[in-house]
Amino acid sequence: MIRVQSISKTYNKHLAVDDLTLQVKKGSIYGLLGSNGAGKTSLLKMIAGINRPDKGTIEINDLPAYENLAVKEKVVFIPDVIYFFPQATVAQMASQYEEYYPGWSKERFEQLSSAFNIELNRKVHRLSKGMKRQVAFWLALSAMPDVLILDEPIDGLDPVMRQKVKNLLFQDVAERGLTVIISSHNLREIEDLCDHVGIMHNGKIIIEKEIDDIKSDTHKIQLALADPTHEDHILNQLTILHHEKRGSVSLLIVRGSEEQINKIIHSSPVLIYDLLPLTLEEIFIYEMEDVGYEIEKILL
Ligand SMILES: Nc1ncnc2c1ncn2[C@@H]1O[C@H](COP(=O)(O)OP(=O)(O)OP(=O)(O)O)[C@@H](O)[C@H]1O
Repeated sequence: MIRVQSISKTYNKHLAVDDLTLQVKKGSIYGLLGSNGAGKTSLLKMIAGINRPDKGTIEINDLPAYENLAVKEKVVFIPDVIYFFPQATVAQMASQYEEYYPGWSKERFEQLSSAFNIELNRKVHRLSKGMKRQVAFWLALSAMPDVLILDEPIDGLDPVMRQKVKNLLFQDVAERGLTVIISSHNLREIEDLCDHVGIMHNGKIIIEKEIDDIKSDTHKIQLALADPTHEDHILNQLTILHHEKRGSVSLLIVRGSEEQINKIIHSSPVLIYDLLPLTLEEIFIYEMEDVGYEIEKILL
């Protein structure tokens, strides 16, 4: 369990993280999105115990995160710019990890070699950017951490490797209760990976959602009533995030359960009524509009 309580961080009078509170449950995957400079890396470095917040508290498994060896042994952070020891081979980096992480599993490391397929005697600094990321995942997963903190980790991987890494993460989450917090610029990329998503802007989380909830709670509707004069009465009963008119058909984004919405709509005869699924991106666009932000200015 990651528990972040009212933390702030200022660099040279610039407020990078602003009174932010966040919880990530054990065995879940939290996706952190936001524009350049939103404060994602600053937040992740504090959760990883590398930087100390100016105020507020961060606990991992009920222990304070900052410079705490008992926590660090259980947490792996893959930063956006990955550091490996100069001249070290993959095997030598693995030995370093083995020394540092008590949970290191040689068996897991060997088993994952078929997934990553990089020779152990290759010098890591000579590998391509994507291959370095693969090595970082290989080492991280073999360290068997309780918490994995990933700063834009997937972006440099090719599509096949992305899928492999996602599957490996799912496996560890399901089998060992691994907790993952992952930052990205790409809503679509993390849509199928995370069970919670938060969008950061100017040091704050401006909107946070549990994916299963939002998918069952927000719907796209196409509607044309047999008697258009009933429309206002019907629409007034719905919680509408967005409304567009295309000829006689209304396109609506509506919040509420499918059952509730069906009941309201069917109180008047319909000519056209379709309830369509929304992508996570669409949901955020309308939800952020609702709280006064334009997602295009922040994410797309
Ligand atoms: N060590 C530092 N010294 C001074 N300012 C910093 C430092 N680290 C971060 N900042 C500032 O804090 C703000 C947040 O930066 P941060 O790297 O956390 O954003 P980010 O959301 O990760 O951005 P990106 O998506 O571009 O990686 C920025 O204005 C940045 O310039």
